[in-house]
Amino acid sequence: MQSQTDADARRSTNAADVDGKPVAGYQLDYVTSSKLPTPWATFAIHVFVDPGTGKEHLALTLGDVGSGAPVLARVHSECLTGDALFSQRCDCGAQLEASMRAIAEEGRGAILYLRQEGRGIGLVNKIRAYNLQDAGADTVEANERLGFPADMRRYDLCKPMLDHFGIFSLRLMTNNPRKVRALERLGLRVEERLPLQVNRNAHNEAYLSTKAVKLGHWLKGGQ
Ligand SMILES: Nc1nc2c(ncn2[C@@H]2O[C@H](COP(=O)(O)OP(=O)(O)OP(=O)(O)O)[C@@H](O)[C@H]2O)c(=O)[nH]1
Repeated sequence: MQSQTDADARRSTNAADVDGKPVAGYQLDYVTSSKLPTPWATFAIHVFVDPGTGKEHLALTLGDVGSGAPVLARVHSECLTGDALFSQRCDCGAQLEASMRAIAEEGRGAILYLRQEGRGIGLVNKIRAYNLQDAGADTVEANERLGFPADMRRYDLCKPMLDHFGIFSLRLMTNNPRKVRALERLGLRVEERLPLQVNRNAHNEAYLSTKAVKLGHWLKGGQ
């Protein structure tokens, strides 16, 4: 029997803007904000809810992000294992920390924390994918063996979040060309793309190489 997570993930394949094409009027409801002290700076944390799925998405901001000047920004997809549990299988936690540090140093910036765990397949399926990777599959093959595309994320939900803050121009910290294209298709200006290569290690070496070769990520020494 399929779990709820499988059903949700497959449903969102159909609805998903897989190539980052804007879907008119993606709606997210802004709910509330508070201070979020961190080791690097006291950010403001903001919560948005997708009325269609009930999913909560978060944003962190620092400084006056709505002033018009390009905003140092990170669009980060949820990775519970990397962001919260210190997993070395990926570079996610280190990227999140590096981007928070960079924004703190600059005194101004924004992080969109999108709840698209496992490149959109959800936590249960990501662990299933890890199980297949333990047995030799790469990160793309593992998704495909589970019946999912390599990457099911959508980025059109960034638009209502960025509109809320009055942000239309970004200096984006990413190695993912698809993310840059998706944001540009939404009418956002990516003034600069800043590489975010951190924490390459023995555990994530093969994963990062696969991202470079099969998913087209800009990663030095990626092959
Ligand atoms: N399915 C699957 N998802 C993974 C795996 N490793 C990490 N992830 C997920 O991949 C996503 C990574 O998100 P981002 O940090 O935005 O990464 P990205 O697309 O590599 O782009 P940049 O980090 O901006 O270069 C998160 O949703 C993680 O949960 C894996 O082996 N399989």
